[in-house]
Amino acid sequence: MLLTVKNLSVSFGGVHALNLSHFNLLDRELRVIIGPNGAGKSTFLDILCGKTKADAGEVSFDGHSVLGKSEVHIADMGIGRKFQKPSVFPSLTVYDNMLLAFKMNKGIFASLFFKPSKEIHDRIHEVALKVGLQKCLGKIAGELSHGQKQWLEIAIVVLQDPKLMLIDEPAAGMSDEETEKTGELLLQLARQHAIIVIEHDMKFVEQIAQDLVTVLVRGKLLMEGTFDDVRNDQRVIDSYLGRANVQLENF
Ligand SMILES: Nc1ncnc2c1ncn2[C@@H]1O[C@H](COP(=O)(O)OP(=O)(O)OP(=O)(O)O)[C@@H](O)[C@H]1O
Repeated sequence: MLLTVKNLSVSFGGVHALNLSHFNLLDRELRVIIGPNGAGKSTFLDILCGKTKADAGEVSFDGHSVLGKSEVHIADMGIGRKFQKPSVFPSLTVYDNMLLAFKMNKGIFASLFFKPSKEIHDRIHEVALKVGLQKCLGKIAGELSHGQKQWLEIAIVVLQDPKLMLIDEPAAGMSDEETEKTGELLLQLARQHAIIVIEHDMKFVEQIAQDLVTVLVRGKLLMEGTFDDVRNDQRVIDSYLGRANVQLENF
């Protein structure tokens, strides 16, 4: 097991945001987490990457405890996070954004003496090819389409070569074509990395849910199962799929 979570809880001002009895993830598993707004999905990823401190529980990643560690330490352990909000530098080229990500990974001190080597250049090209941005390396990031910006964000996480990637709503705001490409990209990345994806778009979930889907409701685990198990579960329909916020077009 790559990730094992037990009795993980966190409250904000007395309100339970997360009360997760258990969650297990295999190496190179692609897990989708769904659930209504406020279910605790982002909070869960925030705890896994060290952005939010848990009140109680256990999180073991690759045999090491995660809770109490800093974000930098957790990134070094092999957990990479892509947030929903874009965080690329719009005035830099795609290449320079990726180069900067490389420098940041190496730490501020090392980056002062950092010279791009052929190895780094090759790695940037390799990752750009993977995410479909090989022809855009010289382009200013601010001029990319919304989908391309998201792929650049994913590329920046891939550059860290994390064992586990945490990805928050990658398809939000994308065209149908971009969404489908993103799904293909995630399925391809799952051959080398474990991935946890939070998503509301059920058509996209259907495309990428080759393994288990986890349903959270009000901070708790409602159920885990295949896409079809989840789609046909009356509790999931009542608490989530029947609601207006779920993107069910063409579904
Ligand atoms: N920093 C915070 N301070 C106070 N309350 C918070 C904080 N972060 C999350 N919450 C609360 O915790 C609960 C879980 O929120 P969270 O954002 O994890 O849900 P979510 O499932 O990701 O929802 P969405 O689908 O809308 O993104 C909500 O009630 C939210 O208001």
